[in-house]
Amino acid sequence: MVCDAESVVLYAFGVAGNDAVQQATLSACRTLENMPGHSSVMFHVDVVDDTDGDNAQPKKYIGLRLQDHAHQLVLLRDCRFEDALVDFIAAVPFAATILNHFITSPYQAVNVVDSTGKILYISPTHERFFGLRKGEGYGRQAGEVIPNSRLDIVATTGKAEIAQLQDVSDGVTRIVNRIPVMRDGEVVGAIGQVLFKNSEALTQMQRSLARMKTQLEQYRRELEELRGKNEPDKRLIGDSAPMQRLRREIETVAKLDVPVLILGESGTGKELVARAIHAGGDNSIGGRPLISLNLAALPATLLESELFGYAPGAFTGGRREGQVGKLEQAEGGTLFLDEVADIPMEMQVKLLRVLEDHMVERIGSHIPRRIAFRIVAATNRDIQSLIDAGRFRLDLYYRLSGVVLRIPALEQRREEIPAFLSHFVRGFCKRNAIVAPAIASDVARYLAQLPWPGNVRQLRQKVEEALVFCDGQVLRIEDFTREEREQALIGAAPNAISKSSGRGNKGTFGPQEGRLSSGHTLRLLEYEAVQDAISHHNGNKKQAAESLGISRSYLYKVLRRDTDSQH
Ligand SMILES: Nc1ncnc2c1ncn2[C@@H]1O[C@H](COP(=O)(O)OP(=O)(O)OP(=O)(O)O)[C@@H](O)[C@H]1O
Repeated sequence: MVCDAESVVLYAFGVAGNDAVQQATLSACRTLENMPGHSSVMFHVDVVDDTDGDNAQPKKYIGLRLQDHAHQLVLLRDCRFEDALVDFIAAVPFAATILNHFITSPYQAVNVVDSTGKILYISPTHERFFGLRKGEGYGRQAGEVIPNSRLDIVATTGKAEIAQLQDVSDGVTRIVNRIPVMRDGEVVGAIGQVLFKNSEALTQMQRSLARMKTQLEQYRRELEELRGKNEPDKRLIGDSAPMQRLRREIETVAKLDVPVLILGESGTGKELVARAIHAGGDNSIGGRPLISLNLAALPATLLESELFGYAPGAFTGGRREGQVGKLEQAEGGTLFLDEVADIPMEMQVKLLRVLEDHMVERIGSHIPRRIAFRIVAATNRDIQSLIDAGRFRLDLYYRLSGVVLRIPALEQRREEIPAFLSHFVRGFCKRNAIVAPAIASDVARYLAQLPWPGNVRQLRQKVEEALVFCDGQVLRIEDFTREEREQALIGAAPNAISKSSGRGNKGTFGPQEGRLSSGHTLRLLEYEAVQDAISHHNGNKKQAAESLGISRSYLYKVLRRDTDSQH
């Protein structure tokens, strides 16, 4: 084939299509004529433009040549900023074959969506798998074409999801990667890769990990229950006006058959509220179960078997005798769904359905059973914004939120801190069979002025830690500041550290006691500035970060750093 100007249509993107470019492209095409094989070829062109004078530098373009029997279409792109791709194409004569392999490999399917989740491309392997004609899926929403697709979510959040298990069709589970595509700091789309290889090993691993997580959760709860048995007061502590109102609400809803959604920051006591609702319900059914399931961090397929259970032989790698799901375990009692906002999108429909008709069918059994249970759910996430972002179904929210109970953050009920202090001191000492120390009169005031981003949980940890190091007679402010003082000592005199070493061994700090290292002081100042800004903006962290001229993620880092250092 003769390659002349008439047979080549040149499209140049971001390239001045002048003569020099045209000539260089044509000569590249002529060279390519001699290459056997593919009808489409990628190549790179270096063009020296004479009109740029003596100092003209060659400009690099990337070219894609597509041809049929009569025409050639050459797409050119200025690729100054795409050096890795140019280098790859320049160095590897069969670069196009490699790219082609990635797209057409029978072992993996590739899908590409734009930032709105609309399909731009589905590889032939995947088209065949779904019985689609070539190009049939293009321009449609990913979820319409690919069951359980989360590519639209990844294209919205910009968060990659690697090595996830996905139900690609009935009973077929595959390993998928979903990767956002960024350009100039913006998410412009997402790529999905589905591995058409045996995913059983990974499924089994995830399954046993999930079982271990569930067991761990169960032991944690049993431990808390055992602790609770020894605690003088098992009820919710706190008598501030918002807590009194919350108690009245709990009493009312406990007797009603309505789903309850508990909202509140982490550590505010949502699980305790769920227990109180359960305990305050109809007592005629003795020993009603309270079954809890944490919905965060479990992929949809595993969550489904946790919730619904499975019949014997339903999975390779599953228990031979099958498994009773949490829904059945909760029969006659309460199912507490913790972190409910984290439930994967594809499980939301299944949960919705079971909340509507209470019919439960174990995976692989096809025999539905009606199960009576009450549902209590909780989250510390901003569920409204998840609904707005299309990540939480509105119909499921309505199903879960017959009544919404809000637990205020500890900072909004600081007056309860003295009650919490003596409650946690009593509980800790009783559990550990030690005599409770007196509490110095200024301790409660000291604790009440500290920030508590981790809420009551953080306060409890702080009190219990201080008890470990107190002298056994009196609990003092110094028992709460041990770590800061040690850090100050490390900063001031590295060789002169004399660590306190537990109950009965206090007062080992030297003359530098109370001095802070400059790094530590700076961190404290930074932390205080962040706290001030947050309270100045009524808890709005976005506005607080803007007013300080820092990013929101840095603001969280400062807050976390403090929480971490307190733990
Ligand atoms: N009002 C309260 N009275 C007594 N203890 C409380 C109260 N609120 C919280 N706690 C204690 O604080 C800790 C955290 O409580 P809980 O686990 O209920 O918080 P949560 O809101 O469910 O947290 P997360 O959102 O992180 O799961 C527990 O040890 C609990 O006993």
